[in-house]
Amino acid sequence: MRHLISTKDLTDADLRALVERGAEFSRGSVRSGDQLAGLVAGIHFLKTSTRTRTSFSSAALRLGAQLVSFGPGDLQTNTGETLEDTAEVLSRMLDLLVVRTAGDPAELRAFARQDRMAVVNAMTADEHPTQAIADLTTMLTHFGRVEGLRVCYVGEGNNSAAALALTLSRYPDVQLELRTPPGYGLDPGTLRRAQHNARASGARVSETHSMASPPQGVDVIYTTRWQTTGTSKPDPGWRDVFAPFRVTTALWDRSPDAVFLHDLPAHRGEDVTAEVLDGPHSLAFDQSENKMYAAMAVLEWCVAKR
Ligand SMILES: NC(=O)NCCC[C@H](N)C(=O)O
Repeated sequence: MRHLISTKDLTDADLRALVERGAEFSRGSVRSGDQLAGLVAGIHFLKTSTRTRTSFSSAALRLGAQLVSFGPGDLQTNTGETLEDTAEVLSRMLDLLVVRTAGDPAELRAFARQDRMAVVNAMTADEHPTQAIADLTTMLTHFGRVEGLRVCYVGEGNNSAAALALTLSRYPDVQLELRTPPGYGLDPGTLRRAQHNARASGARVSETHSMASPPQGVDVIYTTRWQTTGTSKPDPGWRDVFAPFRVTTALWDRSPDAVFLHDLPAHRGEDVTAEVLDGPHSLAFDQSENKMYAAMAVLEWCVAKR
């Protein structure tokens, strides 16, 4: 049994194995069936979710597990029971727990203090590890490799951006260029860590706060919605700050072969134009389907005998 709380906890071999397994499920080259037969998975979400909650629920069911689902008002944590006590009790009854908390990564670590039930981070404020596994699965299935890809991430340096930077930076010759609005960049510690990873792997990670000279010759253009879960923007002029970071077809002039990725939900006309999201370059909905294949890979990995 092992937890997946942060991509930082994964070895390079673990990360590659999860992405490759996700791609195997995505291609249909491995059958889902009884990999989790006899196990019971819990799904506990304190925040809204369409893709992550459904992908893990469907993945667990497709692999033969039974499912118990808890909404934000269900557990006694609402009446003051500690997260540790809650996790200890659940661990006597469940084999896995997929959790989206209020955002603080310490809450996930509290759930993971017991060692009977595998805990999966379904998004915290700082990182969205299973999103990155789905993103890399999408790149691997489309390009046949992750190594050497040139990726431009445009938008707020949020949890999805952090997980993407922390994982892509571990693949040789990847070039990751982050274009984040001024004041809404990647957490500096996360950027330093991604650049540290990149030095070891031979990747390159850079961040700039301008779209003045658009990216050129990239393989992937990735964006995210402007309103990240659980955050607010104190600056009343924030929309003007974000406007140049909207993904439009103009970006394809300099990268005609690039594919478009989005962690979704999208807001057409805000973070991305309808022309791009619904156009021929877009893999955004394949990417959302890959969340289910990545979830299958993650659930299998969490309970694998070692
Ligand atoms: N794919 C997802 O999990 N989408 C929901 C969250 C998107 C974004 N990273 C957010 O924090 O709002």
